[in-house]
Parts: sequence; structure tokens; C-alpha cells
Amino acid sequence: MTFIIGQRYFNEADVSLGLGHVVAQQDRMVKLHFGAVDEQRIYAKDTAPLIRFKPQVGDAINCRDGRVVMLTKVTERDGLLHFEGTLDDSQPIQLDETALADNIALSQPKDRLLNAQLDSPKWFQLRQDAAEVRSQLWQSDWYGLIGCRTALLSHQLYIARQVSGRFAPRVLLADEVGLGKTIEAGLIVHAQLLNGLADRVLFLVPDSLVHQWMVELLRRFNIHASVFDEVQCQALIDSGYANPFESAQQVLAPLSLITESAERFEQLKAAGWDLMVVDEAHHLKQPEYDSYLDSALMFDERTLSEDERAYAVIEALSEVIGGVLLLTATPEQLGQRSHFARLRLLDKDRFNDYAAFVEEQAHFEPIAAGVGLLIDAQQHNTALPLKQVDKLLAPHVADSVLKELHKLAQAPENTPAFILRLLDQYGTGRILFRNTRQSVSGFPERVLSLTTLQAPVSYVAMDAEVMGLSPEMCFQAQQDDSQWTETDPRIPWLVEMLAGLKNEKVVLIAHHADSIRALANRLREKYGLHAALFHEGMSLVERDQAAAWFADFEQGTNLLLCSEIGSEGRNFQFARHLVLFDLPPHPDLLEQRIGRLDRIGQGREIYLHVPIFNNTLQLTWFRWYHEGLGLFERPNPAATMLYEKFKPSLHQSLQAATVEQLIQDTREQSKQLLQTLARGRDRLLEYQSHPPMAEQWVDQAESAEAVDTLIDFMHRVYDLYGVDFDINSNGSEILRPTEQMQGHFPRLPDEGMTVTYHRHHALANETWHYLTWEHPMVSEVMDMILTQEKGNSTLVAIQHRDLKPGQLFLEAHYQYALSGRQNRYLAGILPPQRIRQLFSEGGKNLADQLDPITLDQASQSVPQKTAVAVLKAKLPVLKQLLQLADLKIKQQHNELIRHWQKRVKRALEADIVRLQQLAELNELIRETEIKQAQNQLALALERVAAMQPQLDSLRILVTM
Ligand SMILES: Nc1ncnc2c1ncn2[C@@H]1O[C@H](COP(=O)(O)OP(=O)(O)OP(=O)(O)O)[C@@H](O)[C@H]1O
Repeated sequence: MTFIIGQRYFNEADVSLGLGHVVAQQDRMVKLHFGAVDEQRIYAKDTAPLIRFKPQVGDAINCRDGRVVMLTKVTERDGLLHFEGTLDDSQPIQLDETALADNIALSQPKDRLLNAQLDSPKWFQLRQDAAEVRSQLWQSDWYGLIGCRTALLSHQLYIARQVSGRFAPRVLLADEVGLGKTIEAGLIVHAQLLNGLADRVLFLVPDSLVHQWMVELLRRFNIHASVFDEVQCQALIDSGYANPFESAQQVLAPLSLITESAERFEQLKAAGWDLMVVDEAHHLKQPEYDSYLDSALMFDERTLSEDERAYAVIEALSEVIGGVLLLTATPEQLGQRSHFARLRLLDKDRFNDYAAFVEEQAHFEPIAAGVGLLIDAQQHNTALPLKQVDKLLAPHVADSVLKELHKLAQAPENTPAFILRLLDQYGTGRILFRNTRQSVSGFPERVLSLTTLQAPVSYVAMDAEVMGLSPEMCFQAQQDDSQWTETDPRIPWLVEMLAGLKNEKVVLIAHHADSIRALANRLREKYGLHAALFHEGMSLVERDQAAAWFADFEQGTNLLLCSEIGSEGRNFQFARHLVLFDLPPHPDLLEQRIGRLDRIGQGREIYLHVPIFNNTLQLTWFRWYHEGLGLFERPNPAATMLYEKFKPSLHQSLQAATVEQLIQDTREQSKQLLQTLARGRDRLLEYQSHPPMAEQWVDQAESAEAVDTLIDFMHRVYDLYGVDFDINSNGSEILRPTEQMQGHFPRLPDEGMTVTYHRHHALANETWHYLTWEHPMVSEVMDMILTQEKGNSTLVAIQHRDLKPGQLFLEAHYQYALSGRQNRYLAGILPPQRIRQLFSEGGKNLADQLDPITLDQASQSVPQKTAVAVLKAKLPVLKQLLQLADLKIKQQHNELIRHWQKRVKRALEADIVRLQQLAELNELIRETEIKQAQNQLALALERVAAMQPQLDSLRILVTM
């Protein structure tokens, strides 16, 4: 489309915005102002959902100054429409399209009906059904959460539903490795986008995960995030963008893009975002230095390390961006204090005192115990132990909560709601979510396969402490000529093991990229083994190519050699053998490594192959990880705390007796700590992140999918729009455009496409499009149906025993819809309202007596010629009935608006009261959240007051 400033367009996806005009355009973007709702919107030119408004000679058009002009001539000059016409008093007038009113309605069912432009009843029916379905979708709590290509897993659905309904949510998603934080974040973003709670979303991820994120967002969530790197930024600047980040709505960028360039950071900060997602947030390290937010110092390399700068830029961004999702599987990797620092990014006021934070955790235990007793009683269907619970809670909760507890004696069915309230008010649940393997079942067994090897003489000669956990690196640093790969026995051990595993895929991780490079050379040169490599010395594209080569089961390699960066975020669950070529220097890193294979979708047991040198520090660490913490069997939530404590001893070369003591102490303290955590913090976190009732949500979500209704609806759409569809026996359908197609059909490529409506097929066949009520094709089809004129005027015959033949009725459907930004969220409370009127020839409104279903069932189509004849014969009476319909709606208008305002007030006030109550008890409720909710209410009431009826469709019914 070519856009000229001043041209007038409708947004076909939201006609309630009124008639917009082009105010600016640049390269691929166009900006419109919609005067009726005073909003600016920016669109990509090639996908803009805009329809040019082109009135014709004979049309009466409304001008901005309120005058109405009957058009006698329409011409185009320099891209703008010029009109000649007459005013009411027959005065001639000339004007151009810039003078048109902003609130012109798009479809004109009245004109079409009176001009005998009648559509078949099928079109009318489709239009009514689309309006009904859309209204239900917008009211559904599941809208945005069940249309993604993901299995419906209760722990993810629960978190996503909790978070996605909030304004500007700020949370830490901290599920254990591989439990689906990316999926949870994707669901939250998707639902926020669909519900109009966010438009501009920024994803900042480690360099090595950019490609994987891009693919997951697109493949699972239909989110087309634009990937930004330095080259892309420069290209956009060269093409005229002052700020490259303003060119796209959803941006995915490596965090390094802004930590390495002050200019890019400032641009990103100025680009305005609703929501920011930061992956692998454990890398953010709060600087100790005070004025680190000073932008001149932030980028001075002498002041901050890379991880500290990462923290500083995210802190600066989180001060200007409302919604923030931080993702990390290992929140405590750098210790409790650094965990606290990340919570501080989400809420500075709340997390300003570390000592208080630590102290607070101690009170979680009695509350968790109380919640536990209630949940147990629920699950086993036994009497609620109210006295016991009262005793536990009384010292820690408000009196109002205890009162509610006592009421459960009379109304035990309110227990689940009470538990939720308790969790909501007395934990970190609103801000921190963490699911663990213990609370989410179905993970594979881990099988440890340990091989102890004699260290080569050259290693033994080195000082154990200096040698550390990667002896080969230490050796190499001291040698010029000989290579460690020539003597290291791990290599022949590896080759032999690989030979035994034949066609299995194997991931090998070592701490250093140099170890990986040397190992790859040796395997290739001496043994003819070609492995894929994945390390920080490679470009992002090279890494993605290597991962893809490894993932290819037909022509790919079976061995992937990764440095530690391969141990984060990547999906390698198609493999089940992991070689730990060395041990990482932190228990969380070990968990990250194992998590590449031990993640959702694994399905089979995984094998951990660990070669360890006797008589080295490696053995001490192995025993400490294994016998002390049990880390090769399952994650250990106490590991970080114990690491902090025992770190000094672990780094020393130790006598055998001291090692035994160290391991015994670790084991005992781990046991105690785990028990304490399981009673307090972790238990509460577990309930908050995945309460038992979440299981039922999966069933609810499944029934909200309404797959059969969708299939029926889409089949009618294909029939009417001329799209060819073939149903296959494998659960898919093939859609193809045809010559008979009625204009453009959204998202249907010329070559056709394979689709499925079923989740299990969609998960198994990633090349098929997964059509759901939330899929862009389906949403755009509904937009198309509801905004085009087709189906807004029809005539049918009806045969019904209660209705005498020869009568005529006029059915008019008016629609009231909210307009403006966030209308989707409000639309959840007040979806587009349809007012139906049904008049007899005598002007009696029979809408309540004759419901639409009865009429639909009794109706038959009428040949076009007959319909036109009836219409002509009844024109005078129809005109009167149309006037009557308008009059009636005007009479009801104020009453309707008041009624809807009450409804909106009731819903939004309940939210505000709940937040205020929570704020008294739980500091995690932010003042801004309450203010936002109050502003939202004021805005909503204004929006409701501004609603105007639009005549949507008309049907004439003639009885036989
Ligand atoms: N609901 C789901 N449906 C289908 N696949 C899923 C689902 N949840 C997770 N997965 C798959 O499981 C793997 C792990 O999920 P994800 O990457 O979201 O976990 P994570 O917690 O972010 O992992 P990490 O801690 O390694 O960053 C991915 O391959 C993901 O696609």
C-alpha cells in the first residue's frame, strides 16, 4: 500500500477506533491518528490491517464540523480524495478527505437492505456466530493461554494464568532447570498481547539462546519477534530510523547488544516497552559500587564487570518498563544475597533490607504447615483440623483471616479459595514462582556411570589446588610443545564408550572452550570422529548450525562437544547420554548441565557418564556433589547454601580423613536444611506455584478449547469464502485457495497449507499449522466477518406453527463495543454487547417472545428474485420499522450505559479492594499496582460512557 499523509483508513481489526488519518510514514512503517478515541497507532506497511475509506457519488458523508454532504463528484489528486457535493440547504461545497469526521461507521446495513443488497442467510448466520464466539472468548479466563503449541501442563498453566491477568506483571520465574520457564514466559506474553495488556515486548537473552528463542516464540506462540543485533541496528539507522528499536513491536536481542554499547542501551531505554523478559537472569550481578546507574560510569570497563553491567542495564530498564519477567532456574547460584538483588529489580521498595528478607523466611514455616493441613484434609476428604490450623496461624496472620478460617466450619467448600487467599497474602508467591521436580511428576531417572581413571604422570606432578577441576588446562598453560590430548586417558575412554553406544546421541560438556577445541581436533585426527562444536569462540550462526547438525537424526553427527555455555538454556532432550568431561565449579552449573537432557519431553532414563581422576581434587568434588549432596540423582535446593559454607574447604587439597569429614558434614547438614526448607519456604513456594487444585485447571482449559465448535465454524467459513479443504485421516486438513475465493483470505498462502485443530497432532507435527481460536488466521477471519458488510442484510422465510403465514418481521442487531487501547482487557468484563430487536409489521417488539434459535431453526432461504419482490412491496413499512428501531435504541441508550458502567465498576472495584486488603498484609502488593487499577476503573467508566450503538445487521423474516 502507498500511504499519503491525510488519507483516511479504518482499522479492519477494530472499526470501533473510527476513521483514522495518516499522520506520518517512513520506510516500512505508517502512523495513523484515530481522532474518535485520540490514539496513535503504528503499523508495518505490508501487514497493516487498514482499509481505505472511499465514499462514492450519491453517498452522504459526515464532516468534522458536523455538516452532511451529498456527494456529486469524487476525484483523486496527489493521492488524496477530493469531493464535490451539496449541503442540506443545497449549497455546493468542495472538500477533501481530511475534512471527514473521525467517527464515521464502516458498514451500512440499512442502506444495503433498502437497496436490496441481500446476502444469503448462511452469511448472516456466520456473522452472528462470529460475534457470539468472540464475545465468549474475550470473557474467558483462558483466552491467550490455550491456543499455543504446548502441552497443557498444570504447573505452567497455573503460573501463566496467575501472572498474565495482571497489569504490568513483575515476577521471577524460577522453575528448576528444564521445567518450562521459556514456555511459561511465552504463554504470559501471548496472553498479554491477545488481551491488549501489552503491545511492545522486549526479550533480552544470552547470545547463545537468541535463535532458540526466536524459533520457540514463532513455532509455539505465533509471536514474530524481530531479532536485533548490531548489524540490524545499523541497517535500520541507515534507512532513516533515529531509534532502530522503534521499528518493531516485539524485539528479541542478545543482552550483549546493550551491555556493549551505551548508544544502543540509551536507544532501547527510550523506545518505550510494556513488558521485558530477561532469560538466564542469574548472570545479573549487583555491583557493590554505589553510583553504577550513572550512565557515564556504567559503560566504563574499569568500573563494572560484564555481569555487573548486565545488572545495571536491567535495573535501569526495569525502572522505565512496567512489566518485567526474569527467568532463572538457579536463582541462588550466586548466593542468597544475589537472589535478593534480583528480587530488588522487580520491586525496589519491597526488597530494600536484606536482613529483614532473611528474617521473614523464618515465619513461612507455620503458615506452610497450616496450609499443608488444610490441603491434606481436602485431599483425603477428612474433617478440617481448624483448631490446629488456628493455633499455627494465629501469631502470624490478621484477625480477619482467622475469622474466615472459622467460617470454614460451616462452609468447608470454601477451603480452596481460603488457601489461595492465604498463599496470596503471606508468601513471596505474587513475585516468585518455582516448580521443582518433586512437585511435577514424570521426569526420567538419572543413571550415574562413574569411571575412575589414573591421572597421567604429568597431571600428578602438578599441585592439586593449582590444577583445579580442569587439569588439562593447567597442564597446557605450563607446556609449550606437548599437547594434553596425547596423554589424557579420558580420550581413549571416551572413544571406547562412544563405540559401545553406537547410534546414540551424546552431549559432552567441559568447562573451557579450549578443552573442547583440542578434544575435537584429537578425535578427528586420531580417531576419524567428527563432532559438532558449541562454544563461545564461535559466532551465533555457527553455534546454531552445529546444534542443528547434532539434532539431525538422518545426516547429523552423534556427538556434540560443548563448553559451559552449552549447559544453559539449550534443548537437547532428544539425547540421553551426557558426558561430564570435567566437573563444573558450582552445584548449580552441574544441575544446568544435566538439565540439557533432563527436561520436559525427555521420556526415557538418562545416563550421566563421569570420568574422574583418582587422587585429584576432581575426586573430592565428585564425592562432595554425589555423596554429600546427591546431585547426580536429583536437584538439591540446599546445594547453594552448603556450597557457600564449604567452598573454602573444597578448593583446598585435602587429606583423606578431612575429605571424609567434609562429606559427612555436608550430608548431615543437607538433610537438616532440606527438612527445614521442605517445611517452610519451599513448601509455601510449591503451593504457590502449583497448588493441588491446579490439576483441575487442565480439564477446564481443555474444555475451553471448544475444538468441535471451531472445526464446524471454520468449515462454514471455508465453504462461504471459497477455500478448498481436504480432510485427511491422519488428523490434518489441507487448505488451498481457489479461483472462486471471495477476495483475500487471511494467512492462506498461494500454495496452500496443512493444518490441524488438535493439540496432540500439532505437538507431534511441527510443520502443520495449529489452528485454534487464538490463531492469527482464525482471529483475522473473525475480524473480517465482523467488519465487512457481507452478512449484514438478509431475508428469510420462516415456517412455524405459532406464526400465521403472510406476516413480516424485521430483526435488527445493534452492537455496542468499547474502543481504544486495552479494550480487550475491559472487553473481558464487558465484551461487545449486542441488542436485538424484533418488530412485527405493526411495530410491536417481539424480541423476547421469539428467540433467535427458534427462528434460525424455522428459517429457509428464499430465491433472490422473490426476496427483492417482497422487499420492494414492503419498502414503506420497512423504512418505518428501521426508524422505530433507531428510536428504541436511543430511548434505551442511557439506561444501557448506566447498567454497563455498574457492571464494570463492580468487577474492577472488586480487584481494587482485593489489592488494598492484600497490601495491608503483604508488602509485595505495590502501590503502583493499586493506582493503576484505580486509573483503569476511571478510564473504563469513561470508555463505557463513550460507547455508541452501531447497527450491525438486519434480517427480514416472512412467515409461510
Ligand atoms: N508445555 C509444553 N509443551 C511442549 N513442550 C514443552 C512444554 N514445556 C516445556 N517443553 C519443552 O521442554 C523443554 C524445556 O522447556 P523450557 O526451555 O521452557 O525450560 P526452561 O525451564 O526454560 O529450561 P532451562 O532452565 O534450561 O532454561 C523445551 O524443549 C520445551 O520446548
